Amino acid sequence: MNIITYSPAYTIVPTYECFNLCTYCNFRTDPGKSPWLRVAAAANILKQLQTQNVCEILILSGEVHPQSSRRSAWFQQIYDLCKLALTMGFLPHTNAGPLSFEEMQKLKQVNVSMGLMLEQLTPELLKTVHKHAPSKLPAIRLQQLEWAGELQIPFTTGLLLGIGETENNWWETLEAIANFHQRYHHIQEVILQPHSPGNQQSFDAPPFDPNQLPEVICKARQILPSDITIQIPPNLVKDQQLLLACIEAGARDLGGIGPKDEVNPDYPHIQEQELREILQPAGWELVPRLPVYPQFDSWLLEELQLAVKRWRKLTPNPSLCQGKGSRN
Ligand SMILES: O=c1nc2n(C[C@H](O)[C@H](O)[C@H](O)CO)c3cc(O)ccc3cc-2c(=O)[nH]1
Ligand SMILES: C[C@H]1O[C@@H](n2cnc3c(N)ncnc32)[C@H](O)[C@@H]1O
Ligand code: MET
Ligand code: SF4
Repeated sequence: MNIITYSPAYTIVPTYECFNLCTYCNFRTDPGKSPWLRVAAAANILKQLQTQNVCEILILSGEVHPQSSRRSAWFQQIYDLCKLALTMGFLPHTNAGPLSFEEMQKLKQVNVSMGLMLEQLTPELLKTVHKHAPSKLPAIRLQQLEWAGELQIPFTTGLLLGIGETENNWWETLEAIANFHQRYHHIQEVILQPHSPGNQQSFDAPPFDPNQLPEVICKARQILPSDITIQIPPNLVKDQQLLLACIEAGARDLGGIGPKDEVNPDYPHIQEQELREILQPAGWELVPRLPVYPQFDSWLLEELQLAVKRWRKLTPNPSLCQGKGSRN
């Protein structure tokens, strides 16, 4: 049977506050306007998850300005939450926006993988959706890909589709990812994320036309090296036939699935059983995976390798354990 993977995940949000104002965002609040998640409160949440088949803790955060006096407390908070999740038996994956080299180096010690979307590399968007979002400077995002490679951090990146870019911009952004991967071999997956309007955003544009997705996936499959998996979010690709068309086109992973999509709260995740029922008649088996792909296990620090080994024993799946079969 052909395999489609997903990661049983729960999202922890250190803070919704963000100094950027991406106009498509439905996540952020203004700086100082929402309390940070306390480690004790996170411990209570995680305790309840210990019996619920959750492996990945996705740490997804709004950002404090790199030059702000609150930056180090913000960073420490994220580090502490990762450490807590790890200690409680989960595998953390952090996406907290651009980090300094030293911050990345520290988070490598408490994450099995990390991520940052490139969105789109075209500078044109700095005049529109990213006009007040300094973190979305293409050069800053590319630098993160390079540092993740230098530090041997298994990395997730991707494109946000339908925010005012051109088709050529898609191929340019995908080619940039392919180039970094050829240098460092560190990209585990690329998310092709259709812009999906929510009720908080100010960007007044239609959703990305889902019928275009299979074509983008197909071309992405040609541009990206074959050891990078293409991920699509099933809650943003509503139509069942379209989801299958995306898979036929080359998508092989459905990302982190949990009780709430914090980025797109207006689009509830389709739960595992329902996904299984869509996929199985078409010949696809839905299989859970860890937030780190097997070919990267040896890059992890010893403590993390041990945690990963425990999970691989718990979910024995020969095709995934050997690092093959999850992406063909
Ligand atoms: O539920 C979501 N998970 C998101 N994830 C989670 C992701 O699916 C998993 O954490 C990875 O596949 C690792 O297992 C992201 C991870 C990244 O590194 C970068 C961007 C995203 C975006 C989302 C998202 O919009 N919604
Ligand atoms: C965490 C990631 O979520 C994506 N993201 C942010 N806002 C939206 C939206 N309205 N629709 C789809 N994806 C979004 C961005 O690509 C960001 O980097
Ligand atoms: C909702 S976005 C969360 C991650 C980070 N702020 C980014 O945009 O990259
Ligand atoms: S998308 Fe990320 S960087 Fe942009 S405003 Fe939202 S939380 Fe901040």
